[in-house]
Amino acid sequence: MSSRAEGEIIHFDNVGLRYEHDREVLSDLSFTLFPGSFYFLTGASGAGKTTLLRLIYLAQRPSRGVIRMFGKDAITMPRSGLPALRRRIGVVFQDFRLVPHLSAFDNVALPLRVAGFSERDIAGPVHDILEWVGLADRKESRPATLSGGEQQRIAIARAVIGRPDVLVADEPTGNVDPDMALKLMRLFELLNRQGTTIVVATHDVHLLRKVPDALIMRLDRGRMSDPTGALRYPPRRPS
Ligand SMILES: Nc1ncnc2c1ncn2[C@@H]1O[C@H](COP(=O)(O)OP(=O)(O)OP(=O)(O)O)[C@@H](O)[C@H]1O
Repeated sequence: MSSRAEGEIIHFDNVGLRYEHDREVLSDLSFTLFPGSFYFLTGASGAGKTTLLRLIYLAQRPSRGVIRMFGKDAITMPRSGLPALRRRIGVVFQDFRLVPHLSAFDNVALPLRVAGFSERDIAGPVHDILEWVGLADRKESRPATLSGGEQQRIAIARAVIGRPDVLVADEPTGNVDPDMALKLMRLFELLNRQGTTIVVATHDVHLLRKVPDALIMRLDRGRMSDPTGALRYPPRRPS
């Protein structure tokens, strides 16, 4: 592996994607994401943000091109290798996607239970992370009894309980008020300072100003614009 590959976390080379026989919704995407950086993915509705995130968290395969994740070719690797890569990526959605019949605690514990951790090893980390998102006192609550902001904080706790290298968030502030949107951004910034690479898709331009150190990827009808070239070279780590 080249030293360049070691310094990258996600690399796209000439990636294109079309659904069925339609036109390409993503075209000629070539960029590199570097560890420890904070990225915003912006673009108008329909530009392809959700589709690009789905490629990044390996829920979708491209129609062409190369995608390298953590130095491994994610396109040619056997399917059996994908779960290990996916475990290194946490995902947060606009609509939270919590399991409705599970408590906040059980939602957050879910990834650890699926990974086979014992109950003894689960309780401490889940409690700590619920405390970190400010919801330790709501651990018995079902999602329907929580506000949108509270549900999103539970979803973030669930996404990061397995300590992923990358956190991907698709319009995470779309269903919360502006104050809560800021609080969620502060959580993402804290995670970023601890070394997690963050990728947040949003069409909210006000949000971009809230994280001055973030790098901005812009999609325009499926093509990436990178006027400053920030995506091609290792950016400086936020201080
Ligand atoms: N499953 C699908 N089948 C066919 N076309 C799709 C599918 N999903 C998305 N598209 C199309 O791909 C294009 C990009 O959609 P995508 O949801 O990625 O954009 P977006 O930038 O996330 O939009 P928004 O901000 O409105 O969520 C759109 O033209 C959309 O209609």
